[in-house]
Amino acid sequence: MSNPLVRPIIINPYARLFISLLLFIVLISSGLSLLHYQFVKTMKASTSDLANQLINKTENILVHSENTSLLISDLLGKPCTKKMIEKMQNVVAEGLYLRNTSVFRDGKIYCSSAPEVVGMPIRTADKFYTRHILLFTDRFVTKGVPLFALRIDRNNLGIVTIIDGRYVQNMLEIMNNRAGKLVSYLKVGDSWIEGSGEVHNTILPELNFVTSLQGRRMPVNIIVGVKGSSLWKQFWSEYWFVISSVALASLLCAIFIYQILSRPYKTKTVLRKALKRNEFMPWLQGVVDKNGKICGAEVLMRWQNRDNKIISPDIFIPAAEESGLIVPMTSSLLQPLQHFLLQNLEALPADFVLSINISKFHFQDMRLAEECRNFLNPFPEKAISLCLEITERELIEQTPLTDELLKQLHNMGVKIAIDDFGTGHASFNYLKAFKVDFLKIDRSYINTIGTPSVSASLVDIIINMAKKLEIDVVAEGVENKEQADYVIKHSVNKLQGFYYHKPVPLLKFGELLNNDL
Ligand SMILES: Nc1nc2c(ncn2[C@@H]2O[C@H](COP(=O)(O)O[C@H]3[C@@H](O)[C@H](n4cnc5c(=O)[nH]c(N)nc54)O[C@@H]3COP(=O)(O)O)[C@@H](O)[C@H]2O)c(=O)[nH]1
Repeated sequence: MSNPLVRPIIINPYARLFISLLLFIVLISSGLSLLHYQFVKTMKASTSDLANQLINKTENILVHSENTSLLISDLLGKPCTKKMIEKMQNVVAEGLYLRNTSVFRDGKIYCSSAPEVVGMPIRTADKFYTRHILLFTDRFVTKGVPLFALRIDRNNLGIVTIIDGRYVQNMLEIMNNRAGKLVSYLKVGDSWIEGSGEVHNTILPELNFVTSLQGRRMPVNIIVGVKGSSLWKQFWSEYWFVISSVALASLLCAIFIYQILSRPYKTKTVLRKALKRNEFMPWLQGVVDKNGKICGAEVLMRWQNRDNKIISPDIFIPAAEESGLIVPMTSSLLQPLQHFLLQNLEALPADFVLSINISKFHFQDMRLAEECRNFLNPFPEKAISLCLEITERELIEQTPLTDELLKQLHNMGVKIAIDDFGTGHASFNYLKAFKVDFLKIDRSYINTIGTPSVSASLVDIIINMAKKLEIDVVAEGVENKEQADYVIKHSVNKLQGFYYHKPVPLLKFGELLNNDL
């Protein structure tokens, strides 16, 4: 049988595994959620930061270009002279990003810094986003290069300026590279470009953590985000070390908790829990007179644990004494005993003595007198006697407290027995000081009766000594007729042992009492 004092905190290994696994899942998921929250926050901040920079820089390029092209607004409607062409070329040279600038009338260019475009029709205003700006791909001079066209209308006249989109394209590319994981697009109407410079007219690719900013000075849009497919890759590449650490820490925690749950409770905790659950119960072993009739009983504690197993006191009494819990454990027996005896009062023989084992720690506590008083209180006078057994192996030190305790106990008629007599070192003085009423001869001596052992003669010596001291003798551990006859012949009037009765639960002892009537 496994030691009942060694009890893991959680007995079932599957329950331990389940709890540890649950803990692992809770820890890792909360750790990852926190990291993910941090990741999302950082990404949102990054996209917003990049979008702000891009929209500012893009608008600067476009506004600067527009302002430059407005320098020729005074030429509008004037005939296209050499001087005018030179002025337009100067403006283009000064404007950092300009490819060319032209003036048009009734939808046709009539003068330009690039004379080869004179006479060409320009796209109608509704083809321009907000009738003002257009993003398109150059198909003539620098094929594939993105261009912006800025259109300024003055009745049937106007200026159209072509801006080289490579500045914006390069900026998008540089910024994307700098931010690493982010992609950004510049959108004008339905057209958009990215770092590669290709102008698209399709729907924008799906992005995460999108920041979309509308220009305040120009009708353009900057969209920055993270491509959906690379989201988890991104998360891993940014946080792989922290993720691994969180996973490892969660695993270690779960293993640690599994080990904690597998660890046994401290003995004291096991006993305290058992006491709380009222698992300690009194059993009674009958003490008989020389005719074999029950004249008393010894209370012997039993532990009926959660598995309904009856555990012998030999296993738990030493631990109970060591932990000091023996005192409340003994006290817990008194109430059920009192209840039982009151219920069986009629069946109790006259001068019934109930003996209970008291540890030496209990004898250092004045509450013992109070407990005995409360125990005896409801019984009619002389219905029962209470006897406290103290073992000879653990002699009680005589102090003013024990003197006072004994005085109070004697005053209320409580008797004192020295248990296991012969195994310790009780002196005559000790027996006198404690006003001992009974000596219980240890069963190891009774066992020697009928054998040639020297211990057998010790039985006679103890009996004679007790007679001289006028102390009653109880023979313990009587197991056969020979032993019983021997002690009875030597005037021992109280006998206890398996020959007569074994310790039994209260209910069973009640039956014994009634049979004995
Ligand atoms: N402080 C407390 N100690 C207690 C209490 N209850 C019991 N104990 C002590 O535990 C030891 C073992 O007790 P237990 O297993 O109950 O054994 C008792 C009897 O069953 C046994 N006995 C009685 N007759 C015979 C017999 O004929 N043969 C045989 N082999 N054994 C027999 O002896 C034990 C009673 O011993 P004792 O108390 O010395 O009279 C034991 O030391 C108990 O004292 C408790 O509540 N508090």
